[in-house]
Amino acid sequence: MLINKLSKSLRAGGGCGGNRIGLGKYVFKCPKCGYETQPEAGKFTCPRCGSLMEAILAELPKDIKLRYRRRLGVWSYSQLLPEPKNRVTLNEGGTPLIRISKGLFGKFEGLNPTGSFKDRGMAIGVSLAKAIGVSNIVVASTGNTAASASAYGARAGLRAIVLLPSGKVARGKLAQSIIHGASIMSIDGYFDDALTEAMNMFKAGKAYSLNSINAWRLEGQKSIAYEIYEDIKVPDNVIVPVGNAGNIYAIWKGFWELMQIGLIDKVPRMIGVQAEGASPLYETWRRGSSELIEVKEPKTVASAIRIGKPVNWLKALKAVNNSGGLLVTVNDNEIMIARGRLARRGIFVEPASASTYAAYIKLIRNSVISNDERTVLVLTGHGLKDPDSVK
Ligand SMILES: Cc1ncc(COP(=O)(O)O)c(C=O)c1O
Ligand SMILES: N[C@@H](CCOP(=O)(O)O)C(=O)O
Repeated sequence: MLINKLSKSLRAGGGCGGNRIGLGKYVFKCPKCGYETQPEAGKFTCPRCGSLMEAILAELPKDIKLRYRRRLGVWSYSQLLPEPKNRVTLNEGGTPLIRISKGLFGKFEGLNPTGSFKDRGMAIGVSLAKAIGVSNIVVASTGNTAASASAYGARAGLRAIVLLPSGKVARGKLAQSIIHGASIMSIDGYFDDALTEAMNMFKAGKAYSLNSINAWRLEGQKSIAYEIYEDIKVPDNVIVPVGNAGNIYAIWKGFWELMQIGLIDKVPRMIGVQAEGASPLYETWRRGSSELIEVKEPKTVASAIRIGKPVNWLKALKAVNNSGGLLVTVNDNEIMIARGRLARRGIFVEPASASTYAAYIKLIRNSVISNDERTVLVLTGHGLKDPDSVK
């Protein structure tokens, strides 16, 4: 049998006292209906309207000094994170902010331990999984979340179950899940179908979900904003590729917290990029729809953002709207040209990450942003993960 040990806490619906596992400084707030409640480690939806809850720090420390330390990884920012007793880390984070051209910087997340930004959140999520005593973790994935869950699961002695859309995962990413010893299930269909299956396992109490429905994982990802702040304070624009839509929200939340603390006086414009063939959030934003406009069969060369039903769509729209930001689409040809241009400046990223540079080129051309402004591209994943996309 695939799953041999069910967690009692998950069977009980994830009800684990927040304080006991280091969540005491948080409240859960629904971004849709405003309902507030005590946070839990393993329950993420609003009991009133079913939306994904936001994890909000009830009180922000006033005298904080942000300083990344390699030895601590993402836990360098523990004052602003959950504080479980035992921390899992692979010394994630601390990625370089590389100057690309006048006013333009790339935050190279490909230099995380498994080659993508997912590691920042996985450190937090897997630590909490340990704290509540589960033995199985589960993710659906286009590849990077699986690679990260597999590595951090191995680090923590947990079994990682990864559900991958059949034939749609880049070779390097698949190799990572295999070598870290994950239980791999191949799902017919798209990432969105795999996520439905993974959520069924989570809801049945068979494994703890570490997809971005997990608010604690997103807490780790907000450290991207803290590190950008450490390097250059507040840029004018941050451009982020959008798939399941958690990361753009997490980065905005990081800056928003710094503003509440009083370290900065504005947040950057959050600019989300989607591929033309996989642009549910862009369409929802463009048409001002109050419901997500799903894409049934998403298509793009950028497999990491080939997602038709982003679960964090509401949170992502909040980030874009509250920052005066926008969404933009780029086509596959523009993505591959942009990737080549980055590579010829010495930076090798996977196609999804290159969509940010393609968007920058388009937005400069259309005078939406200027090179007198400071813009950060979040280069989410390393190019070595997807060697077959190099022709
Ligand atoms: C390399 C890469 N870039 C971007 C994304 C999109 O991030 P999000 O799903 O948080 O929108 C993903 C996967 O989610 C990814 O793996
Ligand atoms: N691109 C992602 C898709 C899953 O996103 P998640 O943030 O919900 O884990 C991946 O790498 O699998």
